[in-house]
Amino acid sequence: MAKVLVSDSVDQAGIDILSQVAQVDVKTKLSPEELVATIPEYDALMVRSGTKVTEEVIEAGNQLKIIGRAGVGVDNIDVPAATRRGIMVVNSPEGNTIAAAEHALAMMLSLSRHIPEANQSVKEKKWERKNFIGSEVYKKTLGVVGLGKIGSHVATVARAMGMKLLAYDPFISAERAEQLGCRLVDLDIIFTEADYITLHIPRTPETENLINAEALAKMKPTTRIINCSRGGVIDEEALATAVENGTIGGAALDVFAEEPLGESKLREVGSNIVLTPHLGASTEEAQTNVAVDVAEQIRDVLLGLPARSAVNIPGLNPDVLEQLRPFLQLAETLGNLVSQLAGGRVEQLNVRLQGELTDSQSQPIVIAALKGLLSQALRERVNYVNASIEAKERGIRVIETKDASVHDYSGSLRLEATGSLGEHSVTGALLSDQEMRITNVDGFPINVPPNNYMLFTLHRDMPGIIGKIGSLLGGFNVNIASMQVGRKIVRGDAVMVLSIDDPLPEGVLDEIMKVPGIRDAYTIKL
Ligand SMILES: NC(=O)C1=CN([C@@H]2O[C@H](COP(=O)(O)OP(=O)(O)OC[C@H]3O[C@@H](n4cnc5c(N)ncnc54)[C@H](O)[C@@H]3O)[C@@H](O)[C@H]2O)C=CC1
Ligand SMILES: O=C(O)C(=O)COP(=O)(O)O
Repeated sequence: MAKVLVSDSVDQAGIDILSQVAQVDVKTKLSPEELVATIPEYDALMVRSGTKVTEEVIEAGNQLKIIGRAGVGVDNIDVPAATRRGIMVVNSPEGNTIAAAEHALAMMLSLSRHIPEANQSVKEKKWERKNFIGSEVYKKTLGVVGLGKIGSHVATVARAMGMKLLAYDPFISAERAEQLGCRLVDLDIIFTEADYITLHIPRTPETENLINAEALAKMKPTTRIINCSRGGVIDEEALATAVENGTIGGAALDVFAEEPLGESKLREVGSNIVLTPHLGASTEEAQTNVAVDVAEQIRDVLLGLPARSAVNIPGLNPDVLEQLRPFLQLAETLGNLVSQLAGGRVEQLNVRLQGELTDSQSQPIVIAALKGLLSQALRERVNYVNASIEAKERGIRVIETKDASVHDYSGSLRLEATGSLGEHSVTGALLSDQEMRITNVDGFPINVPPNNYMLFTLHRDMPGIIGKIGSLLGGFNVNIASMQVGRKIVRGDAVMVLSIDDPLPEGVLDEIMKVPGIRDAYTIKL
């Protein structure tokens, strides 16, 4: 039975799903050393933001197939390291959108109405109404930095509260911003004009310290900043100073450069600062959503099914996958076949989508072909996650082409491998019942289904040669399931394709090569 380690606290609904297919161990608060020591026996790891899934953890996890992040941000996971090791990383891109957006809105309102300080004061048996005069958000300008899923929901609600909206997001169109009632502007306009600035961006090299002393200096003394996205996008020291000195009106932070927050000047600022311990996603609803979403994906992957939100398999969303699945299988089979025909090191793979297949997304098909191509060398180590990287590291040049003018079957796929031992090509197609056919080998038309064990020969088309091969195999007790010859011209060169029931015994290939007229022979295992 597969084993799943859950190393941060996740909703029971997720554990229940995982338990259908695996032994689930919940071990939270493991030290980095304990995690490294524990991970080797597990097939899957499920985390939230607490566990740091470093390269060391990934290297130690030699059984790991999938890492599930019950949430959005995967910055606590070394995704490139996982990709190199062929480990899928999945998340829940939408499960906590509403929770995080509502937390940002709650932070904005608590800041503008001094709710935390007022609450504290009442609890201290005071009644200080004059000290806590707030300001309304109605008709104020909100600058939304990052107009993705969470930023969009914040914008929608803020608009309903009568706020004027500015937005900055270099990857969003002005039309989309307009739909949300936002004016798309440069960051500097937000810094100078906004009364409230809310951040909904990932932490990337571009967003690191986006709000620094220089940016803070441009803001109005009443501007309030809300950050429920990621720590590190604000220079915390500069922010604390700005709030303390009244350069800006206040700040509400849910996330920090270092979590848990250690020694920090932020704590020392007496008023106009609200701090929460990364609670954006902490609602019952969001926790159920993300746990179920990610547990289902881990379960599916452990059962050999695709995941719907893989972070490190580009272009493979479930709909595309479902539609392309038979072609992915075909691409993998052809990749495996052409690598065996090529024999040596492959330097270039040309993947050509033909006929109706040209309407399909080529990227997943290319990945599948590479997976097949590399499966001889890497066996089960290669998968959809790392096939492209492994190919790149081996210096395999990949060329994608589309040719809509070819009209065989309902679309076909041609792979051409150029390598140290020459050039080979194979073409395959799917019949109407989705059955695979190899339709061309090295330019010779054939029509055979792929088989576990196959023998391909290149020979001169002359009388008697087929019989000789047949009786030679018979002599070695090799049973032929089917045989076909493809040729371009009579008595020219031809290929013979035999499907055989068992692997070819040792030495038979050498005997075949001795048959007069045989130019080449290849045994294939698919
Ligand atoms: N506090 C919490 O508990 C939670 C925090 N988050 C975090 O909130 C952030 C936003 O999440 P979603 O809206 O779901 O992600 P999203 O991917 O839907 O949106 C992020 C947006 O940021 C934009 N962006 C990227 N680089 C940018 C830049 N340099 N300047 C401006 N915009 C930029 C992107 O174009 C995108 O539209 C993420 O960092 C996520 O990890 C998410 C959920 C809970
Ligand atoms: O989903 C995200 O990106 C979050 O930041 C939520 O983090 P959490 O799962 O609550 O530790």
